[in-house]
Amino acid sequence: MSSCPADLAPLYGRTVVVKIGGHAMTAEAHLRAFAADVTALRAAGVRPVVVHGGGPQISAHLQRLGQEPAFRSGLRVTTPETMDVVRMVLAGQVQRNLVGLLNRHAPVAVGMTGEDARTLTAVRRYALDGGRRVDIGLVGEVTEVDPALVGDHLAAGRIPVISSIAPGTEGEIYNVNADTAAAALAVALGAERLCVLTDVDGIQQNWPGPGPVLRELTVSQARRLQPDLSGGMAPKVEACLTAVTGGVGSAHILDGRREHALLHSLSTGEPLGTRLVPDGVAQPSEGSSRCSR
Ligand SMILES: Nc1ncnc2c1ncn2[C@@H]1O[C@H](COP(=O)(O)OP(=O)(O)O)[C@@H](O)[C@H]1O
Ligand SMILES: CC(=O)N[C@@H](CCC(=O)OP(=O)(O)O)C(=O)O
Repeated sequence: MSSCPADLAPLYGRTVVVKIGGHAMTAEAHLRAFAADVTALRAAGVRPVVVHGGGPQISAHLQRLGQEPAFRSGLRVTTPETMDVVRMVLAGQVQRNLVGLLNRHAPVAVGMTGEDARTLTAVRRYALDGGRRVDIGLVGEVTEVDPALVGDHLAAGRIPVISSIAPGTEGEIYNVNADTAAAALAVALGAERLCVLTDVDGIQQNWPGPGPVLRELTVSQARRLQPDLSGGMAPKVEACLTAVTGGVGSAHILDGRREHALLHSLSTGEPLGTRLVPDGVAQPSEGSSRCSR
């Protein structure tokens, strides 16, 4: 377990959805530190729900099979054959690895996908290219969330670890962007926070040039920023907006490779990454606890 003395009292009994992206999972050491942080949250009485990505891991597997990964507007072009790989890598390799690491601390992590108890339902999502709708195959957009199974796990003290795969209404299975899935779950669960762990310390101004990280954004400011966003940051900001406008207290984009970033952002410690808050809501000034080893 982590030795971080984070003050998590304000989040006692509250649900926190933590999305960990594939780029924050490329080193085993980062994953182990992440598992320790999530376990520390639970030990402090917070109810963590983990949603994971695995884009780079899927791409690596496709390449091993001799297939070149393809993306449109940041979404993977997903043929039925690609979907088999997506499901195998996300719900197999990545989810199993996370569950195993979490269970080393306390045997309470349970893996699932949006298919289980039909937690997520999706419809086909199209990419937009110059205002044109482009068919990208079995890519889904979440239309419904049934939070009952996740709620049962939380009530039993378990840590759900969820892969971003969702069934349609006709038996088809969709590949859902993990940021999008995390936001939909955070809203449906009435979560207090959404934390999106990636490989950058938040939204950088003037990207890809050098620029400061934007530490706090209101919903209106984030919306004004959206047209200038590119790459992986676009779905993250969209997800944070969905969460905060859907009732989640705040959403954070953090560097998941930084030790204790998750605990720092949730405790009353120094602000990290970018925090997105509702318009007109004065954020309580945060205290001074520090995490250190
Ligand atoms: N304004 C920005 N600030 C920081 N990173 C940005 C920005 N715009 C795009 N990015 C890119 O977004 C990436 C994170 O998204 P992504 O690669 O999808 O990560 P993940 O696997 O965690 O979902 C960063 O590594 C960076 O290359
Ligand atoms: C439709 C779509 O693009 N799905 C993503 C799902 C995984 C994901 O979102 O992983 P990260 O969080 O690591 O980016 C993909 O196939 O890569």
